[in-house]
Formats: sequence, C-alpha cells, structure tokens
Amino acid sequence: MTTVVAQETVPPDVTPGSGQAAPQVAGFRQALALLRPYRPSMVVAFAFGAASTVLAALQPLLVSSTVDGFAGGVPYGALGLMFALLVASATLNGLEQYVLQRSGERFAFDTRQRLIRHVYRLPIGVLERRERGDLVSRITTDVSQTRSILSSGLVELATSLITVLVSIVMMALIDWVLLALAALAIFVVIVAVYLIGRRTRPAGLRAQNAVGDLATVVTRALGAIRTIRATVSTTREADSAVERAREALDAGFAVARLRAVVQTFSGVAVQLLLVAVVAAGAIRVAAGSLTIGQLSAFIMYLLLMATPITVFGGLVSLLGEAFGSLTRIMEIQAMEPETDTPLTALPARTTPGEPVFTLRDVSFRYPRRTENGSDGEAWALRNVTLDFPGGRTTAVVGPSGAGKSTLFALLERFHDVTEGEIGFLGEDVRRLSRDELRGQISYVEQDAPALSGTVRDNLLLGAHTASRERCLEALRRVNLPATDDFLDAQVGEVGVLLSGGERQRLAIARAFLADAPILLLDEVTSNLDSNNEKVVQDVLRAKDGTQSIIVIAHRLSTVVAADSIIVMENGRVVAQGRHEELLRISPLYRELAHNQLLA
Ligand SMILES: Nc1ncnc2c1ncn2[C@@H]1O[C@H](COP(=O)(O)OP(=O)(O)OP(=O)(O)O)[C@@H](O)[C@H]1O
Repeated sequence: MTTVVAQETVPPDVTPGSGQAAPQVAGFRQALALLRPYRPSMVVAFAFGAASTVLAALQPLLVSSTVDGFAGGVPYGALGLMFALLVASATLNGLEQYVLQRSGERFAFDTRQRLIRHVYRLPIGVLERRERGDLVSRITTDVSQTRSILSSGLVELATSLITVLVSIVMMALIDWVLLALAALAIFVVIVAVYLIGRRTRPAGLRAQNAVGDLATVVTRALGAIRTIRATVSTTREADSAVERAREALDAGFAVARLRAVVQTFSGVAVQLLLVAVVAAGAIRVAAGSLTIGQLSAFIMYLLLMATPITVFGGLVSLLGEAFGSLTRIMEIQAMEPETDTPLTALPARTTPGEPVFTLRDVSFRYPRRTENGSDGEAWALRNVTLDFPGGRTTAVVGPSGAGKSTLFALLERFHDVTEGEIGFLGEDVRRLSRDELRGQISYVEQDAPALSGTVRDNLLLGAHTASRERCLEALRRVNLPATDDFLDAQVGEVGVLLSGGERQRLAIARAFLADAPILLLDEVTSNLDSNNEKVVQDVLRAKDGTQSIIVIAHRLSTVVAADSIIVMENGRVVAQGRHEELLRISPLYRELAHNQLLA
C-alpha cells in the first residue's frame, strides 16, 4: 500500500516534452565535468605517460655516449641499458593506454546505464515524438564516441601537442635532411601499427556486435513502451538492456588489452627506427654536415615526438566527433522523465456497480505534432463526463478519430488531462502512483503489438512469475495452441511471425494472465474471424462481475451485449445506453449499426 502523503493540491499538469533545456554544443568544460568521477584513473594514466616520457628523454644521453663509445669497441653495457630503458618506457606507455581504455569502457557502461533508465522513464508523449533509432544510436554509438574523450582524448592531447610542435621546430632548425628521414621513419611506423592493429578487429567486431544487440533490445522495448508501462515491466525490461550493455563492457575490456599490446609494439618499433636515424646522422657527421652535438640534440627531440605522433593524427577529429556525441547525450539527459511521486494511497477496491473511473468535464489536447503547430489546436477530447461502473462491461464506439484511444491513454495516465479531472475509485488519478494505477489495469493496445522473443516471453510480461500451466491455460482460452512448442515459438519483431488474429489473441491471453481488476481492450477483435471473436466474447462474459471491462470496438457485433455503450464523435460523448436504446435515440449509433447490417 502506498503511504499517504498529506498534500492538498493536485500536481500541475506536466505537458510531455516540457522542461527540456537544449544544452549548447558541449566542449572541454562539459567533458571535464562529465569525467569528474574518472579523474583518479586519468591521473594514474597521466603518471604512467609522464614516467614513460621521462624514460624516453633519458635515452638521448645514452645514445650519444653509445655513438662516442663505438670508437673504443662495442659498448655492450650502454647498449643493454638503452634497450632496457626503451622497453620500460614503451611498457609504461602501454600501461597508460590500458588504464585510459579501461576507464573509457567503465565510463561507457556507466553512461549507458544512466541513459537507458532515463529514456525508459521519459513521458510517452516525448517518446512518440522522437525517432526511436535516433534514441538508440545516442545510447550506443554516441556513448562510444564520447568514450574516446576519456580513452584517447584529453590526457594524450595534453602530453603530445606541445611535445610535437617543439620537436618539429627544433629538428627543422638543426637539419632538414634528417627531418625528412624522420618523417619517412614515422610513416613506416604508422603502417606497421596499422598492420598489427588489424589483429584487434575480431575483438572490436565482438564489441560492436554487443552494442548492436543492445540497440535491438532497446528498439524492441521502445516499440511497445505502452505495453511495458501498462504491465509495470519497465524496470525488468531496463535490466535486460543493461545486461547487453554489460556484454559490451566485457568485449570492450578485451579490446583494451589488445590495444595495450599494440601500443607496446609500436613503442618498440619507434625506438628501433630511431637507430636508423642515428646511423644516417652518423654518416652526415662523418661527412662533416652535422656535429655530434647537433645529432644528439636532434635525436633527443625525435625521441620526444615520435610516439605521440603515431597517435596524434586522428585525435583532433576524434575529439570533434566526441564532443558532438556528448552534446546529443546531454540533450537526452536534460529531458524530464515521467515522475511518479504518489500523493495518496491507491484506494481500496469497490463493489460491483460503483464507478471505477469517473471523468468530469475532461478535455485533452495533444502537444503539437508540427513545428508551426498547425494541428496543435484541435481537441482530441472535449468536455467528457462519464462513469465506468465496476464489474460491468462498457463499450466505447464511434467513428475513427473520435477520441476513443485517447480516452484509454488518459485512463492509463500515458498523458494527463488538459482540463477536468479523472477519478479512480473516487481519487484524482494524478494523486496516485502511475505504476500502482497501471498495476490495476490489463491494457491491450490497438494493433496488439508483440515483443520480439517467444510466446512465453510475451505472456509473462504481465505476470512475471506465472507457471507453465497457467500460460497454457491462457492460450487455450483464446483458442491458441496450448503446447510447449508454441510457448517456445519466436514471434519475430513486433510479432510479425504471427498472424494479426494470433497476435490479438496472444495479447488477450496476456491480459487474462495478468488478471487485473480492470481490463481495457482497444480494438482487439478487429482481426479475428467470427469463430475466434465468439471465443473471446465468451471468455469476456465469463469474467463478468469480477472484472471491470472497457472495450473499444469498431465491429458492433462485439459489443451489443455490453452493459453500457458509449457513443463518441469528434472528441465528445454523443450518446450512452444499451444497444436497443441507442438504436432508438442515437442517429449516429443507428448509422453505425445500419452500416454493419445490425439494424
Ligand atoms: N500521439 C498523438 N499525437 C497527436 N495527435 C494524436 C495522437 N494520437 C491521436 N491523435 C489525434 O487525436 C484524435 C483522436 O485520436 P484517437 O486515436 O483517440 O481516435 P480513435 O477514436 O481511437 O480512432 P480509431 O478508431 O481510428 O483508433 C485524432 O484526431 C488523432 O489524429
């Protein structure tokens, strides 16, 4: 039971989509704020990077003494020390990369987790106006792009930029010929790194596949978000998506390990190529074009710039893309989620005959569909006053666009009324917890979409712990095959592997299984043949007295036996009564019945 909170006022109507502040294009400031939790890792990575640079800077001294020492025989000691230093320096650099890549993966997981939970809680109105694929790509691709700010961006940029610029200027001042040779050597290193780097592709592919799976799961859920909300499965579905994000995390860790190896190899390769420059420099010294001192200095600067330059190339453009992605992520984070702060407890159940839902002067207008708002002024519902009695079957009929589905959307609180009030057992629905209210309702939406997965997955959506026997019983009641094979059958994306009628009956079976006190059925018999329509009607009738059923139907044959029929037109209720009564008093109902050869 929800705790009662003493508060007199009903919360203001929150128009879906309001409260969205569009952030400006993100830059270093936003990136630094976002990366605050990962600062310790960045500091550790920077320490590894700095230590690696210090070791690398020591080498020119050894190089110069080695060159001088060659005159008196091979200086094995100095050569050995030089080799040890270059391996240590390259290893430290590899460690720097590993720490950066690892924290990049952690950042991606944390950000995805936050985004998934946030997007799944966005108001229905906001989700319906956004492209699902776009939302998915923000959670997947954009997070990956943003990760590179951490994994290969800021620390590297800081350490490499100054080093490279100073080194090039100084080398140009010393010797143009040697600088040209160095450029050639660096080109060779880049090719070598590319060749070794190709070996990381299978692991990279695994990471991308995991991200692709995540996109599929999230798209599937967003495609049926009403059903997920109505069945109060939001947290469960979000958890399943987070599981996929975790797979991406594991694959990302594997890539991080390989990249560390690549960095180490490329580091060693750079140092070995330096030996070639040393040799060429020695020739120029012998020819008198260069002094030993100049050569030493040149090599020193070459050492300083060689490694950063192998990673520097793509860095600037990478950061540009990453900041764009960061902006897209921040746009999503700035959106207001659907808040669920109950102000009062869910009322107790009523006795049959008393109203479950009461609508008092309810008007509703959708947020604008177009930028210029040309269709934003039309009211989907206007001054609707109605009671839906408990334990009875109420049918809602009317021409297409009359506002029938909108009425259901308001009962489920997918939207809140623009004017007027909807009561649930006497309490304003805006004072109740959305999840608890939805927990009282089994809602089968128009077109009865199914979630990709098995028939069993679909049945369990509304009753997470239902036994196999109960699932089979629910299938039997709607005339679907009550077999284990069918329970395990895949339904395809949005249920495309089922016929329209099977999909509708599966949705009805799910609603039965959930066994909530209120059943909302939106146009659920439109695809059924007359035999199956009768099966569903019989089951509905059997429920009479224990469940309040509200059903929207185009086919009047489905609803002639209803306790009460509401006739709607242009967002208004134009008549209400039983079938025979309406045939007498409502010209619109008579016309609908006449067109369907019922009268
Ligand atoms: N998400 C939405 N955003 C903006 N306008 C909408 C939205 N959904 C419905 N409308 C508009 O609201 C009005 C009522 O639509 P609604 O779906 O409630 O009608 P309906 O009686 O259920 O129709 P049908 O029998 O064809 O399902 C229509 O004019 C429709 O275009």
